[in-house]
Amino acid sequence: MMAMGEMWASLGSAMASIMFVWTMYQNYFPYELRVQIRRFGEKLRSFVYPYIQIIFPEYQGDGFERSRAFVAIERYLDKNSTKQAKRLRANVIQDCEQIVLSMQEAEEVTDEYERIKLWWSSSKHAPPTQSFSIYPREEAKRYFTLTFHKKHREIITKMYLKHVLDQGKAITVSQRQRKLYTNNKSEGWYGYRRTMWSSVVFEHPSTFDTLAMEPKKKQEIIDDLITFSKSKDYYAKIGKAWKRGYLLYGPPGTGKSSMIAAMATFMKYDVYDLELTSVKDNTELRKLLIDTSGKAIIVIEDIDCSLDLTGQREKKKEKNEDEKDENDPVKKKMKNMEEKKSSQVTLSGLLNFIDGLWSALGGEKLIVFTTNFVEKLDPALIRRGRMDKHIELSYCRFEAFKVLAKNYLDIESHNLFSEIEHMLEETNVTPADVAENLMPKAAGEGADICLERLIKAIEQAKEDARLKAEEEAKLKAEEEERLRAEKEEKEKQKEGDSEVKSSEETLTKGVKENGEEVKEKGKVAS
Ligand SMILES: Nc1ncnc2c1ncn2[C@@H]1O[C@H](COP(=O)(O)OP(=O)(O)OP(=O)(O)O)[C@@H](O)[C@H]1O
Ligand SMILES: [Mg+2]
Repeated sequence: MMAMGEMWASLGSAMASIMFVWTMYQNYFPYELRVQIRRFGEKLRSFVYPYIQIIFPEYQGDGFERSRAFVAIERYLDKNSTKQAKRLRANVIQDCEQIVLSMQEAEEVTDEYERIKLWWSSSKHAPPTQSFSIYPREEAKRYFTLTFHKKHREIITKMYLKHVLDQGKAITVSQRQRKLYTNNKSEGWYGYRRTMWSSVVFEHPSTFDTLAMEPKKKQEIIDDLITFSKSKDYYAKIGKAWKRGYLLYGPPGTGKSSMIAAMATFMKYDVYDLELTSVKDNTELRKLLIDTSGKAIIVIEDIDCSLDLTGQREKKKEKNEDEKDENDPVKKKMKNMEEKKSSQVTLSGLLNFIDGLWSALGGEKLIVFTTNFVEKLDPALIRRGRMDKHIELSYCRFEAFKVLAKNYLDIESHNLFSEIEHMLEETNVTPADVAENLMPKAAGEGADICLERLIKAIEQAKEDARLKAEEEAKLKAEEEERLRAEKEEKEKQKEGDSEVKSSEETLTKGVKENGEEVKEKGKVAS
């Protein structure tokens, strides 16, 4: 019993001596000497401990941005840590409203790559405790440590780390909830909640499966998108920014907006729906572009209506007239309001937006324009290179109808199909109209009723088209008649005018000659 007590006493005094020596060493030993000793200690450690450690801190650079590598590693380890670690931390991802489990500090998980064993651990670097400070307390910094044998240095640093980052990014993308953004008016860009874009979770049911169009054309678009998404290196090689422009054109209700939604879902991209009319000028347009992320579709719908370039030119002409109103305060205020309302985005601003120097930022972007009137657009805007692929979405033909019939009625064939095929070949009906008629309107409505309703609707559309064509032909004939009459009238007037002119000329000539004669006679008489 005594021996035990003595042992504790001597242990205690030994500890006290060590503490004393350590404090003396830290406070009074010359700094240079301490550095030398630490170096020697490290060498000795690496001699007996052949492992290498790499540290991945949570924040990098100026400390504001969360390191992308850290986030990717967190996601990558997620799958291992939930199986191995005993204490997990639940993070709600801001943009996802989804829970991600990661290992708690001081936990360790193992991983294997090409039969090499590695260890990942999570740690926290606590800030020095401050008794009192006017500044907010610094937060603890988390970091991951990767440990592996030094003989695998090459393979781990060159291949394994890339594998981890790629996998992590892929998991992030697949778990990410996509967003639909729309631009705010610039008055809302400043102050407490500075946001150029407002967003909601993007949930649109349209996919390439539900999109009714010719299968060959659809496949071509899908292949184009896949090629684009895999061409990062290729674009870098040819020196082009990694983006692609699509122009979707066609009559209303042919699926342009549905195709954009399908593209976004297929590519797992965010959608930035840009409302050009609320963009004040080209600088604002550029700022908006810079504020978009990668993996995004930037959409400008109805481009022909959004940017009234001819209107803007006319406005310039009106300017001179407006100068007169400067002195009238009411008119001046009205004019200011008008100016505020109208967008000053110009064609060149828009062209710059698409392929100027700024457009290369962020990478992996699709720019999509839609229009009902492709012929109205300026050729510079839609030339290849800006709008790389022009896709026409047109009226519903039989191939597209079959997709709709399958989606809406779950049928692939029916005895009314051949009749519908024939009718669709000669009548222009939009997919939106076909879809509307195929949708059951009451419980128990089967395929027969829906298809018959569609046939009636196509017949009606055909009749409407015939009447419209007749009406148009009538109007055209009337217009031609009016023009012809006008022309005739003008010619008649011209003829009349020239007759009057010639008689006037003879008259003046006669008067002149008479005058001359009188003069001559006068001369002779005198
Ligand atoms: N090709 C299509 N495939 C499937 N559904 C379609 C198709 N085209 C139109 N629709 C249906 O019609 C509705 C309207 O289509 P959408 O909004 O895509 O037309 P749009 O071409 O964008 O028209 P607009 O030019 O007026 O904007 C969609 O909600 C969809 O249900
Ligand atoms: Mg649309």
